[in-house]
Amino acid sequence: MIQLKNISKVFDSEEVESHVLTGLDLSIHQGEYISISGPSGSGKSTLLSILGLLDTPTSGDYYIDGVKVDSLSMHDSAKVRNEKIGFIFQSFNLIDELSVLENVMLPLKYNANWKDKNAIRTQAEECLKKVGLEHRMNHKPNQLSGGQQQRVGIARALVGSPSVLLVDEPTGNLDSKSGDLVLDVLNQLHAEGATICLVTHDPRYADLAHIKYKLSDGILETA
Ligand SMILES: Nc1ncnc2c1ncn2[C@@H]1O[C@H](COP(=O)(O)OP(=O)(O)OP(=O)(O)O)[C@@H](O)[C@H]1O
Repeated sequence: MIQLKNISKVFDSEEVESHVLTGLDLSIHQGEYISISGPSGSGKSTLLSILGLLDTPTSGDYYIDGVKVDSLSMHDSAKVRNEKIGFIFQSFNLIDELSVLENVMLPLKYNANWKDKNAIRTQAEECLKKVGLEHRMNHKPNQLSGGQQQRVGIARALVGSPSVLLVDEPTGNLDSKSGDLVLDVLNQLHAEGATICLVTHDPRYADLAHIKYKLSDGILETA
């Protein structure tokens, strides 16, 4: 379970102080599918960076599975990030020199809970099956369509069995048909028990989530 309590974020530069998030509370329970939408500049990426432990809040508390994670050292936050959080980005961020299978195996090579190479391989193969790409495992990412690359990104996010999938505009680089397919995969994963936090501009996709929030001027409201 993910819990943000009274989170604020202020960016302080020499000339201006920007209050981007103000007193934000958010709980994501296991198995929930939530969406966060909002206009450009409303703080969606900032919120996602805090949720993903890529940035720290100026004040407030953040708990993952009951553990306070808002003020961990870089080393500890990297460990929590690797074990508890799966990221799916707009730009797929795959490594072109590695095969599809190797891309999906990669996060487990840095995960202390996974030491056995065969087990890592089997887990990565399972995740590629879940996204319907078992027949493309030995391809390189640039031999796949955009939609297929995004599904590899989803398999890579799933491989460590994270507590939550943080999904940032997953269809931004895709045509609508491939985008719809990617969203179908997310729906399927949710049906199988995944916890999903989707950030999107697209109201059509935001509506697919079961709990919908709107972020406006740093304030989160139920949509
Ligand atoms: N490192 C930073 N320093 C100063 N201000 C920042 C920084 N990062 C973000 N901001 C400001 O915070 C506000 C929210 O930005 P953020 O990127 O979170 O919005 P967003 O909702 O994700 O926008 P978009 O949909 O366009 O990506 C903006 O006004 C932005 O200028």
